[in-house]
Amino acid sequence: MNGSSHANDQLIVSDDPQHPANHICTLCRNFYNLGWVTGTGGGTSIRKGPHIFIAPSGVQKELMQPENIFVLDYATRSYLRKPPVLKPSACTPLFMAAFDRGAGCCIHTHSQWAVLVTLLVERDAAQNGEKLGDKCFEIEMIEQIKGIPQGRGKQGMLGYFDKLRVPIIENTAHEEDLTSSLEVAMDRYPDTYAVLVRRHGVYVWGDDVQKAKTQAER
Ligand SMILES: CSCCC(=O)C(=O)COP(=O)(O)O
Ligand SMILES: [Zn+2]
Repeated sequence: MNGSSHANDQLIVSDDPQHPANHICTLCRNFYNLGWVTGTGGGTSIRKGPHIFIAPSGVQKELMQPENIFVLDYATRSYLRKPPVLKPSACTPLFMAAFDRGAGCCIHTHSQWAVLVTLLVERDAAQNGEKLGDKCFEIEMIEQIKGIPQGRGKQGMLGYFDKLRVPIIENTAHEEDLTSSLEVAMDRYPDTYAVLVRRHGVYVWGDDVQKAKTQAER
């Protein structure tokens, strides 16, 4: 994807691979190779100080270049940098919900594992005659749990015998319409760092990029 030069390019030009504009492109390339952001689905957003860096909508996320990245001023919610032609990710209001709750990075994937989990929970609920309403994916006694923090503002990680609960929300026709149910789930489960979207994927966030990435990989 080629970008043209325009205002506020200094916000996205850096030799530092950890700069959010570079980092989002690298992460999305890696997520593509994991099968997490196939087609044009999924995306990643990073907060750095007063700025939110956001991938464009409807593009092959593995092909993005730093010049394709949008920059939003967190305080005013106005765009400081808008690449021409492109639109910001439809996930933007969902990413903002994570930033409003202290996240430094939010990752949305269409991981087939995440989708499968939501289908299994749906099937189990149907078999048991239970309503789907407030269903979570629950798991315990699995090593990977030890890499998930206890919760925001809490010290330490979950232990092997702890139960990890990941809320599941229902999918909507348009990504941005997920915002209110994502916010309800985030507030009902304040310790969670992820919300599954039934028949769609997952949102995972963390205090910083490294934590969001490793928590998404669990
Ligand atoms: C075929 S992808 C539909 C939208 C979606 O689920 C998604 O994650 C991608 O949104 P974006 O606007 O970032 O392309
Ligand atoms: Zn999606």
